[in-house]
Amino acid sequence: MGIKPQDSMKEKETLWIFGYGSLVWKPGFAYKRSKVGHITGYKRRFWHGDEFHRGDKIKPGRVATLVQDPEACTWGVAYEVSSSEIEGSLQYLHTREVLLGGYIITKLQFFPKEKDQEPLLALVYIATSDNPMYLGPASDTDIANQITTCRGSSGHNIEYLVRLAEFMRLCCPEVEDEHLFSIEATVLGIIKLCDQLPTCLDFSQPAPN
Ligand SMILES: N[C@@H](CCC(=O)N[C@@H](CS)C(=O)NCC(=O)O)C(=O)O
Repeated sequence: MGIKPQDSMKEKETLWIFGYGSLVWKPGFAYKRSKVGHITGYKRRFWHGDEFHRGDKIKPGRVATLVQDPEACTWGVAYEVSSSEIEGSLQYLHTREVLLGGYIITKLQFFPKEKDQEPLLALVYIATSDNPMYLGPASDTDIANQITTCRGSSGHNIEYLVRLAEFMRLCCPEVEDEHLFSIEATVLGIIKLCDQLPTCLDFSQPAPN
């Protein structure tokens, strides 16, 4: 009962993992290749609270999750993890996404951007509305105000937002993500206003006549 040559030639099972939030710019695990593309039936919303990475228990940050919407699709990155890295990657993501982030795992069909490439099944981490850290819908202004004032162990909540928006501009320039870009524009407006605050509130100068 020897090993048949084709056994050693058999392509070992790989695993695809789809990211649509911080995973698009900070996967944190080893992968052999990645593809930009989208999943269908879900929209990306900043409706999930984060008390660790981008916020704390007093001021939870707001991060991305997926919300079911049959008309919608969400763009991100799918990463192919080789068989030897699967266990380590899933352990890492279990801590980062599930234990610290409150996400659960599901599997969705991923459609690569390149038209000549076949769809593939990918693991996806989603925070559903029954999750204790779920914050749910809010106006873009309220979400922007919250993001502007939160930071956690991984950094400021603004970084999370802007890096995701940068990814979309760079890799999916043809995609209009109104929710993401509206919140980003509002945050940048708040920052600009704050930058101007010191001058207009500078009491060292005599009051205008
Ligand atoms: N599951 C989404 C969102 C992942 C996400 O943003 N998770 C947060 C946990 S709440 C995280 O890992 N943050 C790390 C960071 O903000 O640097 C994805 O596929 O990208």
